[in-house]
Amino acid sequence: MDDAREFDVVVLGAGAVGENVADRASRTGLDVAVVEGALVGGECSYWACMPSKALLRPGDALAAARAVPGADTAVTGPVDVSAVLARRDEVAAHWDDAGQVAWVEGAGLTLLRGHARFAGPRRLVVTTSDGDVTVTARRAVVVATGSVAAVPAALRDVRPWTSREATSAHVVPRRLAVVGGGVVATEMATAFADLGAEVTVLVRGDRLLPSAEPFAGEAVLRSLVDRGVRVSLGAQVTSASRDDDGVHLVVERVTGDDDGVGAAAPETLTVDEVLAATGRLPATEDLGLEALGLRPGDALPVDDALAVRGVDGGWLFAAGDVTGRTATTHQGKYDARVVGDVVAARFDPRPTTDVDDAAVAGGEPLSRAAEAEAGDWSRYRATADHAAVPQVVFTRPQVAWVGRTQAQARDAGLDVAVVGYELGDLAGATVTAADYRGRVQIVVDRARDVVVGATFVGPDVADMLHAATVAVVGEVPLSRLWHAVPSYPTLSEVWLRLLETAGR
Ligand SMILES: Cc1cc2nc3c(=O)[nH]c(=O)nc-3n(C[C@H](O)[C@H](O)[C@H](O)COP(=O)(O)OP(=O)(O)OC[C@H]3O[C@@H](n4cnc5c(N)ncnc54)[C@H](O)[C@@H]3O)c2cc1C
Ligand SMILES: NC(=O)c1ccc[n+]([C@@H]2O[C@H](COP(=O)([O-])OP(=O)(O)OC[C@H]3O[C@@H](n4cnc5c(N)ncnc54)[C@H](O)[C@@H]3O)[C@@H](O)[C@H]2O)c1
Repeated sequence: MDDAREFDVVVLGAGAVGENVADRASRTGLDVAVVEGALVGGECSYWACMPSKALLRPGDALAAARAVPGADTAVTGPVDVSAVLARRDEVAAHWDDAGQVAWVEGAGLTLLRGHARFAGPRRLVVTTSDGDVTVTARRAVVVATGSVAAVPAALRDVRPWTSREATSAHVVPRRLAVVGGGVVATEMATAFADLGAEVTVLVRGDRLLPSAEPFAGEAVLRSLVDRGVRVSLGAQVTSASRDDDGVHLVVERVTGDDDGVGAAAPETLTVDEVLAATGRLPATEDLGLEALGLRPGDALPVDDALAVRGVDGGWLFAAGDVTGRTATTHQGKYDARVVGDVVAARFDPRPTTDVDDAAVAGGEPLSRAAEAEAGDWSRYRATADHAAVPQVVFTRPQVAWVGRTQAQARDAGLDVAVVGYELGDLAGATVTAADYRGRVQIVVDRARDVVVGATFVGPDVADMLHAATVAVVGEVPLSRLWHAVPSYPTLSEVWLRLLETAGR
């Protein structure tokens, strides 16, 4: 390999976000390279979204069949563990990125395999298997290096599982402790309970899914407990050790009283594996940020064009988990589309820039002038990050929300009306399951008569979320939503009931 390479644009990290940035940035003819130190496709494809959902889906399918009289009798046992793990292996492409490499190359991008570190502005050293390569970006660098699991100090010496080991496990531990109460903790507790593990969830706070409306975490907690998972709230692991009997966790109670669900601490809990599901850290520790005057380990703060704040020259951008601004693949890819278009337009190499761009079929053309004047909700600004971020948690029940919670809307100074409806009261629920339980709640900004947040809890609600996202992004007044007629008998008829409850 040459030991010096030059490109117009260099994207660091070929996760879902980096791939999308690189593809879009190349649309005006810029020469784009993407640098990847591990597998092309990143966390989501091999150790996060895809394998975790593959682990969760079989239990979900069984529960759905068991909830329907007539189908329930056909379900005669638990999930087939080895078949579930084999299917997960397929979904994770057997941790082989050949398919995604082919996509990158087919998109006309240059893939550099190696670990990148900044050596100065627009200059990088990429450590490859053939030695170091100096890479210069003539126009821009976009950092999309993602995040890594945060592991609490108390667990560091006992070789805990992170989400990587959980999602790629080939053996189901008999006893699993899950530390954390967020998205990874609730999804993995659900999956490993389905796979037959004895699961204990140790939650430092006083509820599950603290970023969601409280009723969402309560429903997930109830369901986990009903299925034999032990959930201990206000429980903090203060130390841990590992020996031939397993991992011994010392757990102390940090808040509140015994909730009646978990035992009071302090106590020692012995398990075969412990999963640290305690959040993520931006992957900037070993990126040479010091060469730019930035602090290693920090997130890269960005503006709505995804330009990194505090770096001169307008050449450095970032997107995805590394920014601390988004923490999901879908929202990271949205930011990727935005920054890809910003870079393609701002550094457009064509002599005439304000012309229709055949590469962008059917859309408004990429244009330097339009980018320079771009405002909120243009293709060049990630406006939705502030108002309409969707999140689906694939627990049982599923939890899905978008926009502001009731508390966030009030904190933002809005005069809100909160409208809720029990999904079980719908005709659509009656045909879905014998005893369907779920709830939807919308948060309405009274001044503008628009939905600013919505939360869905129940079986099969994941795909219902997008209607709410459209309503929030479109700022559709309730008076107009009234004319959006949901089909009978579906779960989406909840929109009619919510509007009736709101006084229509
Ligand atoms: C268990 C789990 C389940 C999840 N499930 C979902 C889900 O269902 N839906 C959803 O939307 N989100 C989900 N997420 C979140 C989602 O995985 C992340 O938001 C997403 O992967 C972020 O994408 P990214 O491209 O920013 O980073 P990553 O996917 O982490 O990609 C970054 C890439 O950069 C590479 N890299 C890092 N540093 C360097 C360097 N110096 N040089 C070269 N390459 C480098 C890495 O090897 C990696 O391939 C889940 C997360 C976890 C942990
Ligand atoms: N379905 C999905 O879209 C999906 C699934 C999994 C993960 N993700 C994304 O991945 C990100 C990471 O998920 P996560 O669950 O790791 O983070 P999280 O922020 O959702 O939850 C972290 C949990 O760990 C607790 N915690 C933090 N430090 C702790 C400590 N030292 N001791 C004990 N508890 C501690 C927090 O109180 C919280 O309950 C999320 O932001 C999420 O968006 C998405």
